[in-house]
Amino acid sequence: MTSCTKQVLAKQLRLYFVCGTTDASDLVTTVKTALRCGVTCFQFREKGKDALYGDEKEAMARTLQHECREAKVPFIINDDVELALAIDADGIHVGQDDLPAKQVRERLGPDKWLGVSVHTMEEVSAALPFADYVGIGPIHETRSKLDAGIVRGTELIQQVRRHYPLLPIVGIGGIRPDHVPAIIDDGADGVAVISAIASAPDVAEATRRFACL
Ligand SMILES: C=C1C=NC(C(F)(F)F)=NC1=N
Ligand SMILES: [Mg+2]
Repeated sequence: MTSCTKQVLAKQLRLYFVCGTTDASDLVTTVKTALRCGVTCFQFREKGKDALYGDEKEAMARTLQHECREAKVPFIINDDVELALAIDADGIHVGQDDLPAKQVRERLGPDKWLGVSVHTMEEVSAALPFADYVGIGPIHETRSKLDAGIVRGTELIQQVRRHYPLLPIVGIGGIRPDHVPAIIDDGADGVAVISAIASAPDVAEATRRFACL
């Protein structure tokens, strides 16, 4: 990826909404509202015991993909490489316990986005040849991911930024609007948000509180 496309991608990561049916009571309405109010990237992350699967999951993915296309916002799928390929998603995000980034990149090809969750400098350097961006967290206590791991603040974001000045970085985990300036100052290009938007009584207002930063 050229440094120009890295910069374009980094800007697109500014307000990265990550959501699935178990995070929001009405996922389609929530995503449409968030897209209308300033989200710059969306990830369909369908996890948990009541998560959709099979044809229902694909149908939901296609619906959300349509809304993202209308809003000109990248549509990323979490974990599910086959689904991402089947519906020609804009990219995929994988964690350390998913298919290795090298294999995902081989399946995905060079033109799709690949994001990788990382927790150590070793995981960063392993992801580097294949990933377009890295997700680092949890920065704060999170309710959205039961196996999120230890709360780490922005220590790793700062370290990764020092070693890889151009690598697109998004911070995730328990992020509220008042956290954002420090996360960006410490080297992230953007923040990924789940419950601060998905669980908000007013999704439009909650999204705007992030989007204006
Ligand atoms: C576990 C995750 C960590 N980071 C990200 C992202 F913000 F997109 F980088 N998404 C995830 N699903
Ligand atoms: Mg995963």
